[in-house]
Amino acid sequence: MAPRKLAAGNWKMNGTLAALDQIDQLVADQPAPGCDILICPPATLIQPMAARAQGRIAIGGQDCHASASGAHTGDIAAAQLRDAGASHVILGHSERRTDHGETDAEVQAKAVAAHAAGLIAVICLGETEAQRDAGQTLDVIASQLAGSVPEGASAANTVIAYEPVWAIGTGRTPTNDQIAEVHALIRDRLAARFADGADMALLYGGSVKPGNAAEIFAIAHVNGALVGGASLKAADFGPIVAALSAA
Ligand SMILES: O=C(CO)COP(=O)(O)O
Repeated sequence: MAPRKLAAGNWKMNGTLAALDQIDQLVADQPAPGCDILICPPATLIQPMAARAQGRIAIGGQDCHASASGAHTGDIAAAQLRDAGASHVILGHSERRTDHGETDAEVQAKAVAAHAAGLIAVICLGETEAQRDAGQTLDVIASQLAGSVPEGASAANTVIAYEPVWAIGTGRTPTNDQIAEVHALIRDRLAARFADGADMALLYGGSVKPGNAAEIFAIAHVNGALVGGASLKAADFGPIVAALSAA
């Protein structure tokens, strides 16, 4: 079984109810996409977005707590995301690792909770610019991968997203060779550790736009993208979905 192709959008802390029109537009523009589509809106929009998407687009959260319930003001449990209509959850995004000090161990615990609730975990990895400049990229990615992905991971419940921190929201992207090198490492490590590691979907994220999507999707072991800014408007995300469908 080859990895499933996935075009994923991370809306981050953007969007109110008015933005749901973009979902109607995306569904209308992509009546029969050749890949899976996922949008991860702010938690407030999960339920209404799931209602609008009518199963044509998967909906995900952007984080969950490692505990199933309890006294954790402001946090959200994986089962609550699922209850609201989510099928996926992004975990370990670099903005959470930076803003909230999330460690690999915490990301792994959240992934265990996500799996227990029946969610697909989209686990993010990525080096900083200083780490790349210091020649540490492959070590950093291997270590984050080993520490953040739980033993129970499989192609059915886990997606890995490689997002170089310096490429997020900057308009800068790695060279094709740099993306290929990191994705090959991730694929090797997953295949060595998990029975179906060769089938897990690997996404690239960081300044993916309509203009560079096709080129990125042609790189070996790139099975899709995790898109930030260009996922907010159907007019931008639609062409990225189309490029992945054609890849
Ligand atoms: O962080 C990202 C997706 O999770 C990427 O964001 P941009 O596509 O805006 O660079």
